[in-house]
Amino acid sequence: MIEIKPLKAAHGSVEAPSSKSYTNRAYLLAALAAGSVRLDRPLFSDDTRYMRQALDQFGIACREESEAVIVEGTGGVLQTPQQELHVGNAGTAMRFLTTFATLAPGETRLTGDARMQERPIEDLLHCLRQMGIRAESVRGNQCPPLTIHGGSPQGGTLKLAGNQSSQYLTSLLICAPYFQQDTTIEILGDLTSKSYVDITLDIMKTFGVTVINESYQRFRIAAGQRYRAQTYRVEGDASSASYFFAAAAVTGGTVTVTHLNPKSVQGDIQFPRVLEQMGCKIDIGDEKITVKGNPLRGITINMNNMPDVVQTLAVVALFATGRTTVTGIGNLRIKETDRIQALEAELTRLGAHVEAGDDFISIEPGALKPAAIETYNDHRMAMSFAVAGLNIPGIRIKNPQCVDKSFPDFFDRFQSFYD
Ligand SMILES: O=C(O)C1=C[C@@H](OP(=O)(O)O)[C@@H](O)[C@H](O)C1
Ligand SMILES: C=C(OP(=O)(O)O)C(=O)O
Repeated sequence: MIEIKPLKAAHGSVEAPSSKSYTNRAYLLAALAAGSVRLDRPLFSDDTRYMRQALDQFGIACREESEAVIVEGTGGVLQTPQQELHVGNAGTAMRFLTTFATLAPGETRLTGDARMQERPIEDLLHCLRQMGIRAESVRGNQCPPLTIHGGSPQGGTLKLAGNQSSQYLTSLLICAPYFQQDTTIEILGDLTSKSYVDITLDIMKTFGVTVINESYQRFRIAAGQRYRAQTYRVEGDASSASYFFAAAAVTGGTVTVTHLNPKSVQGDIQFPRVLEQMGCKIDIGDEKITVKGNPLRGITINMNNMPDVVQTLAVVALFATGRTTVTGIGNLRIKETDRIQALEAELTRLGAHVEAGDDFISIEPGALKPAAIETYNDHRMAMSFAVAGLNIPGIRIKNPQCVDKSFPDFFDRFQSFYD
């Protein structure tokens, strides 16, 4: 447990860590390329470590060189892992590797931690079965552990439910060029978290593969396209940057985050714009963004495209006048924890008046008081509520090490505000 000391105003410049989403995609594209791929500045964290360990089990060699990782791509020829793959609670690793495993000839078993064993994946398995792949939830409960029987996935027309997670679609898109025939993926219902599909299409394009996106309802991928071996630099993580912007917002300070691409397709790069709607001033630089705090007012916003910064915004809402309502966030209930429930519990513990439903949360600030915050092993609970501690004396964060999932040195960088 750590205690966060209040601060008059957060000022300074902080470097964002590299992007979790880009890093875990880059590893897979590199593995499928024919030849050496140099990834400059990949993220080093639990979720990306699980991905690298899995690649090793598929027979893909990786080696570190100062801030880079060299991946020896095998052109789509994979060994079948001898041991079960363990991915902790890394959603990207579990979902992306499930389709990747279809490219290996034998049976691959995938599992994760207790929470991962409660996170659904049936919609993706159902899609793989449409190509004749045997893909099963071992306990028949739609969740990992899984067994995937790989070997020459056919492609063709696949129908995929879009409402639970965009990671299923990304998983299929990444591997589709290596299927036997052209692939068309038809999305049933509304596709959630579309900005993450943009990340997938962006990196696939950089590696030389074209996807035709028909209004996020149908995606067409021609077979026979191949990822090009190259040097690829991973950009900064916009979700991780949100905590520092929020620190400026809630304390009235001025914070610059560097190692960020302001033109990024990451949905969370728009988070400073959300703070601007609440009253902050923002300044967009070359590879940096600055937020200057100002008196904050509550807003109503659909955050379907920015699911990973909902907790950051919910904490900022504690210090705004009026109510903040966030909609379009039903799938937060199947992430590291049920994030709507976790937010409701912890914001209420701090004295806010909270209303929550299937896919929304509404926060009305109250008389705020200190508390020990439960993080439910969710990195984003720890990082978001650390921001609350800048303004409310006596906030303690339980199990702060859970930040290792995406941002292992978060508390060191947060500490720089006190120097
Ligand atoms: O594709 C990705 O890299 C991610 C997609 C999002 O998940 P959903 O599509 O399940 O919302 C996001 O929450 C997650 O942290 C990373
Ligand atoms: C939802 C998240 O992770 P994942 O789904 O990749 O486990 C996250 O990092 O907030």
